[in-house]
Amino acid sequence: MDTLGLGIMELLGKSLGAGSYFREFFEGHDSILRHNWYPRCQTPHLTLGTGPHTDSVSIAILHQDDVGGLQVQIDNEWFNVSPYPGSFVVNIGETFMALTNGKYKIPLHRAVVNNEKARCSIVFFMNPQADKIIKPPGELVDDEINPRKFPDFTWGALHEFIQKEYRADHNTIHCFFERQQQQKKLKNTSTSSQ
Ligand SMILES: O=C(O)CCC(=O)C(=O)O
Ligand SMILES: [Fe+2]
Repeated sequence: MDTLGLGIMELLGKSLGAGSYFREFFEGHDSILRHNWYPRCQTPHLTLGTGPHTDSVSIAILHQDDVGGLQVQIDNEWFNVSPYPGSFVVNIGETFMALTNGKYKIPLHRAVVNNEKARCSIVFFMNPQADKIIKPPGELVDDEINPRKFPDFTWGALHEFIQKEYRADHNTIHCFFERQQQQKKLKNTSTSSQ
């Protein structure tokens, strides 16, 4: 997974004219493997296996079995991401969106269940080291057409925010920056009143 993840980073960097920036950024990455198991469900229209969310990680490399259930939202409609033998689905997450200065977008996705067959998926979530500053390469930023879309942050701080305060969706990163601003203001007020 290490070789595959870094290889994908190399390709993503090349796709944006940023050379090996992303691959080098993710050397020594801090990643997680998750196994999802969705049992058969007698009332699949009443529930979801995994509700709508985005992956806040950098990229998620997902392998699903042959049952099907992964869906992605495009223009407010849900579309099946059908299993294709021997393939992976690669999802972009918030951290990578910020690293590309918003060039790569984050897909809202979910998993539905069915009443015939249990399903499983395995996801490799590739994250940078927790304290590494997330900052796009110079090639993707300029003052006039491509100003910075997101301030500097660390994956460690975003991860803590998601775990403790907010489930990942399209608003996560904005809520995270708002919270960081509030915390900065509070800190400044308490130091100036000392
Ligand atoms: O099981 C799936 O196909 C989706 C799983 C997923 O989106 C996740 O674990 O973040
Ligand atoms: Fe996901």
